[in-house]
Amino acid sequence: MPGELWDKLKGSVEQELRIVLLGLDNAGKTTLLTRLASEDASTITPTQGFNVKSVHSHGFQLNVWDIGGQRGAMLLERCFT
Ligand SMILES: Nc1nc2c(ncn2[C@@H]2O[C@H](COP(=O)(O)OP(=O)(O)OP(=O)(O)O)[C@@H](O)[C@H]2O)c(=O)[nH]1
Ligand SMILES: [Mg+2]
Repeated sequence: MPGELWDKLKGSVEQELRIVLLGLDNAGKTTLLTRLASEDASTITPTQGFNVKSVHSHGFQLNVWDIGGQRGAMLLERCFT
């Protein structure tokens, strides 16, 4: 996310945010979260279930739920069948 957007968020939302990352499998959700945490994103495998990670970034504390696309889709399917 560009720096100006983080600046616009400051003062308009809480400093501690809860975020759920949703998207199709293989979309890049875990990569995004790993890069945000300044960790090595070269060995990421498909997320089974979900990850929760707390990241300090751009003056915010972000508590992020990273949901596995494939597993998430299976859970949704079960809800509707
Ligand atoms: N070219 C390109 N590849 C990316 C980018 N972000 C992630 N990838 C690649 O896309 C693949 C899937 O990335 P993940 O972060 O595992 O995707 P995900 O959405 O967490 O997938 P699930 O856990 O299965 O839901 C990996 O091989 C990444 O290296 C990007 O911005 N550009
Ligand atoms: Mg993932």
